[in-house]
Amino acid sequence: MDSSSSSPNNNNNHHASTTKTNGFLIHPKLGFEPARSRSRLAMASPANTSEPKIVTGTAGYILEDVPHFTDYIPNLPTYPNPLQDNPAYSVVKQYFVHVDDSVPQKVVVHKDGARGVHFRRAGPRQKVYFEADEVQAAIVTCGGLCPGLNTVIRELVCGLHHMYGVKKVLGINGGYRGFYARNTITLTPKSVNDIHKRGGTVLGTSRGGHDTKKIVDSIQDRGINQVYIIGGDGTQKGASAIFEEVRKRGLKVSVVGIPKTIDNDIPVIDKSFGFDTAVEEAQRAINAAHVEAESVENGIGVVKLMGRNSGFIAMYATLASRDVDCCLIPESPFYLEGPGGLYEYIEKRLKENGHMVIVIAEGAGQELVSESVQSMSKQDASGNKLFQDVGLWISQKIRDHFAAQKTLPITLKYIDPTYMIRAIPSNASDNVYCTLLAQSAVHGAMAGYTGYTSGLVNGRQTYIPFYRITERQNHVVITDRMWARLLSSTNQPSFLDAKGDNEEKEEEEALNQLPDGHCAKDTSLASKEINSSIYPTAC
Ligand SMILES: Nc1ncnc2c1ncn2[C@@H]1O[C@H](COP(=O)(O)OP(=O)(O)OP(=O)(O)O)[C@@H](O)[C@H]1O
Ligand SMILES: O=P(O)(O)OC[C@H]1O[C@](O)(CO)[C@@H](O)[C@@H]1O
Ligand SMILES: [Mg+2]
Repeated sequence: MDSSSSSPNNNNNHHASTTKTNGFLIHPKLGFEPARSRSRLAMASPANTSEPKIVTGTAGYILEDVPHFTDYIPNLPTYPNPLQDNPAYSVVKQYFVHVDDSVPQKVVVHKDGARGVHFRRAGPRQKVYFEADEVQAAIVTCGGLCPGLNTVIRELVCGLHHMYGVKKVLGINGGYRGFYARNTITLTPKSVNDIHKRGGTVLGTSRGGHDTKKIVDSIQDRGINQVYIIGGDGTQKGASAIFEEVRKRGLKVSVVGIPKTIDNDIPVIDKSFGFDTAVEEAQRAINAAHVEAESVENGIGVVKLMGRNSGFIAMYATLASRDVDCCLIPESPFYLEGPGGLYEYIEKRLKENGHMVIVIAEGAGQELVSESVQSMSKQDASGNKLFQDVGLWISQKIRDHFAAQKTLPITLKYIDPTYMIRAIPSNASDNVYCTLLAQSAVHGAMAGYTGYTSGLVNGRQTYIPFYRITERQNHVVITDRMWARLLSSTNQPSFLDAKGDNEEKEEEEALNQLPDGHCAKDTSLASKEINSSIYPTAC
């Protein structure tokens, strides 16, 4: 046993340069400690509350760091990372992540611009805070399904087992409420061996049922000391609440989030796992709609895709397909009647081309639907607003409009593949992505980090503090170049000049523009937009 260090940053292989370390300053406004003095401060004040850990450096460098056990538990022993004796890894040069490694949120910079926000780089550390026998890990999946859930579960189990010799891994059955209301499932490399070939989650999932105290009681009762929580924006809020309670109770329990959302609405990260698979699967529905539409006179194919508040699947599926004539998303309000409206555009496309395909995200045009259909304003068990079926609604409106007009008889086919695109297994690239996410999550927990979401930022695995993940949702920015690319690919109207409120919207967007053209509301999207290797449709 090596108990020589209680600092997460102690790394005998890679000494941080003194100048650089000294370059760290206490944040002038917030007064957070530099990373190196973290354990000392924690010992002096073990009950300090969980506040953002922000480290500043020269040239406008900011590290938004993640919590560590040593922030609130003094004198913890550390152990050499078993990976150093693992034949597979010991040949890798500089396998352990350098203590000062961080990943910039913004990769496009100006000569004199500030270096900006960074996140801690994920990966194995030389010292770990758990012995293999001591670990009792738990994995839970919450919220809607998403391709790749089983791959993440598999790789967490295998990563813990093969890299760190951890044998005790529990699956929590049926989402958050499973902690206190359901049985657990023992997970071994053997039992999870084939699960990545199946859609869904072998653990089951649910909405609602988050009771922080009961969950943390159950964590304590079961002796769980690493919790891996896979889920979307709601789930990450729940994970953050669990972390705060764990910290309040002074428990040595790593609380780790793994972002999952088919809607791609989680901010900061490049994209969520399963998103590429979903976009690919959506092509099948779009192709079918196109074949149906072009086979008849004035054929219209309507495809509804998922996307509650964010239209990413619809946007990328449209850009990938090139058969789509109109893409409607929640972020871009549209209207039906009059000049520049949808009916006028449909008529024009049918006269030019004889057929057309419309892709609509489930959250698009909800204000129009509620105007004509009595709104139910119901919520699901997690408090998410339940939407009317906009695909059915718009199909009927288009049919009614052209039937009343009598001049252009149309044939419309409506395809709703929404659940089909999220219930399938992940494709090859998502499988690799899930593997890296899971392994990064495990390395962080073993190294004593906690209260973080493991995520890809500009192509690098990072640890992101929960508050950055939960503070807002990621949306398509319609004043961004990606939406312009879509408009130029479909030739659809922008719907921007009809109602007075669009001018207001444009003004608001302009106010949110940072000097370098990134949107203050959505800097992650700006970084996505420039990271064209991740988004194959960028051109
Ligand atoms: N603010 C919150 N605080 C604590 N728990 C929450 C919060 N919001 C949601 N949860 C819990 O997180 C779980 C999942 O939330 P939700 O159903 O919104 O799905 P999600 O994680 O956002 O995934 P997706 O939207 O991709 O399906 C639920 O069990 C819910 O009770
Ligand atoms: O029917 P469920 O399971 O609530 O899921 C539907 C919702 O899940 C999501 O796919 C997010 O996971 C949304 O796009 C959609 O509104
Ligand atoms: Mg959600």
